Amino acid sequence: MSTPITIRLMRLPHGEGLPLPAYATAGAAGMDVVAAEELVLLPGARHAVATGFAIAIPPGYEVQVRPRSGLALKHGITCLNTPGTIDEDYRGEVKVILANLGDQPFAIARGERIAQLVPAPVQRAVFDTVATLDETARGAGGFGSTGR
Ligand SMILES: O=c1ccn([C@H]2C[C@H](O)[C@@H](COP(=O)(O)OP(=O)(O)OP(=O)(O)O)O2)c(=O)[nH]1
Ligand SMILES: [Mg+2]
Repeated sequence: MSTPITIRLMRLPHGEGLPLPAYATAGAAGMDVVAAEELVLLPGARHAVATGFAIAIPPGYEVQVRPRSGLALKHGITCLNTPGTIDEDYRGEVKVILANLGDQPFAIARGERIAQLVPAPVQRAVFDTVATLDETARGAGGFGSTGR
């Protein structure tokens, strides 16, 4: 495991008293993040759930917002845009876009763990526009071209 990066975090007024995102175990890859609001997510509904904090990620990094597998498997609750991207230059409140793909309403309590945050290095790219591309065995085959 590499040395942790430092992410500046500012609590917002409605986030007062909530636990900060934290690793649940010594080897966890994601920091569990809790809801700063209480809500009921109806089947098929989505909501940008408040976390009560904003962050400043160091240059060259992003933070990914990922679902928790237990919520997904047991209740059909996922992050609709997974993995969500928090840009290094974003200073607004971090939100978790939850969707209920299950068939029952799902109640979320303030302080309940709803997703996990995974910092990751960002590789940027530029395009080199060319007239032809090199040939490969795959060619234009995709979307199941190798079989089911
Ligand atoms: O799950 C998420 C995804 C995004 N964001 C915030 C931080 C991110 O930096 C910003 C923009 O996200 P993204 O680029 O995914 O959304 P967009 O639809 O392209 O919006 P924009 O035009 O603001 O970039 O929204 C969150 O708080 N949670
Ligand atoms: Mg964007």
